[in-house]
Amino acid sequence: MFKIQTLNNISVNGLERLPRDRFEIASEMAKPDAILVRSADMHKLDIPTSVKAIGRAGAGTNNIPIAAMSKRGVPVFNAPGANANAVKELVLSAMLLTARNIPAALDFVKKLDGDDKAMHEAVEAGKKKFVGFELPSRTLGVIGLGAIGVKVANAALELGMEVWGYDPAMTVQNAWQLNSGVRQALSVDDLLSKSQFVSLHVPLLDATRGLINADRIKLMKKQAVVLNFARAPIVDEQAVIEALDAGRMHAYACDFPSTALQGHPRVLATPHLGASTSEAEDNCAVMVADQIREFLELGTIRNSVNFPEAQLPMLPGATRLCIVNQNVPNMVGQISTALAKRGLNIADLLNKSRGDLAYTIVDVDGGDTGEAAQEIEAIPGVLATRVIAGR
Ligand SMILES: NC(=O)c1ccc[n+]([C@@H]2O[C@H](COP(=O)([O-])OP(=O)(O)OC[C@H]3O[C@@H](n4cnc5c(N)ncnc54)[C@H](O)[C@@H]3O)[C@@H](O)[C@H]2O)c1
Ligand SMILES: O=C(O)CC[C@@H](O)C(=O)O
Repeated sequence: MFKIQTLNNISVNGLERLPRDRFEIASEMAKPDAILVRSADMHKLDIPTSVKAIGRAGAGTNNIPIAAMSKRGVPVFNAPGANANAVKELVLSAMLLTARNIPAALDFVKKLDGDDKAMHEAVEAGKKKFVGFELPSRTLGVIGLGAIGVKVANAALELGMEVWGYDPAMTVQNAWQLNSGVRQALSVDDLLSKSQFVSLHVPLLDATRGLINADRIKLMKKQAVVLNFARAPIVDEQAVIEALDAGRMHAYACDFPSTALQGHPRVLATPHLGASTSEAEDNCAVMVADQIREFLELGTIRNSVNFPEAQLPMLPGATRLCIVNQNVPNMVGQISTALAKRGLNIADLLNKSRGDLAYTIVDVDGGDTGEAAQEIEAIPGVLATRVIAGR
């Protein structure tokens, strides 16, 4: 029986992928084998040594101590693309709402009083304050052309906008999805100088913290709108507030309310709603629950942010050893020697690496692998070892 601890509400459709005869699931438990999480901050959490995997039911993993988990040989999984459509739709709404000054207009309507005649007169006299603009021929710059950025860029083209994108590390898979009408900016600064709307779809990293700052806002077209549905610290809030107050920026739309932004008439802030649709919650939970189940039961690695992909069909009757080690020479040699010394035959083997980590799956014909696994675990550079009994 595997024990799965949930740190946030995870969609029932996802949890159902973990059959209760093989998986115990609870929000509080001792010695969990795996943790399922959404946005809970795990950096200050004492993560038990029993944890063999962490599944993030979402895209961003900045709430998880990935480097520390890598040192422990623990894979962290996420759900790439599973909530991308939900975020795209929220970004499109924010673009339309800010272009038409809807937040301020709604506020104006809420404050109307008097009888119908008085209201009608106030509406007709007041509406000139909310004259907006249309999207066709306006320019959108998308920073980060991953699962979300590509969808936002393609949808904006469909709305008739001119779209520029910037991503120095775009994957081939995402490049295949991007409409060829999206133009390539040469740098963040190049993109900003062309854009009236700027939408951010990068992860929070040292390199992206404060990506939009006072100097960069000056490069943007006058009356620009910044859309931040990625992470709060990617934008320097104070710089944005100053630009809004100076009438340099038209609006700031973001998914991350803060005391500094609170109540600002040109800020549209949603309460971290990007992934909050039933479809996205289901997609993320199902994807990550499947990945955690396959890892615990078979050692398979799919969509990990710190481990290489590793999929090896398990041979009937074989015993499987899964070994995480530092990516240094002679590890596979030492592993096979430990098995050979005990007369254990390797029926199949997969060895993959990513950065400083390597992961090996070895299927051994029958036999008792207990002693060999102990010897492997003691090899310098081995970070974690697991034995999965054959079926
Ligand atoms: N508001 C929400 O609820 C919500 C929901 C989903 C994702 N997000 C955030 O959005 C981010 C992006 O999500 P995604 O699913 O598109 O991720 P993704 O991994 O598919 O795409 C991220 C892209 O950013 C690019 N990138 C990285 N650093 C860059 C830089 N300095 N300049 C330009 N591009 C850079 C990468 O090459 C990648 O293509 C997540 O990391 C998360 O923080 C927020
Ligand atoms: O789980 C959520 O609601 C937010 C998820 C989102 O921030 C993500 O990075 O996928």
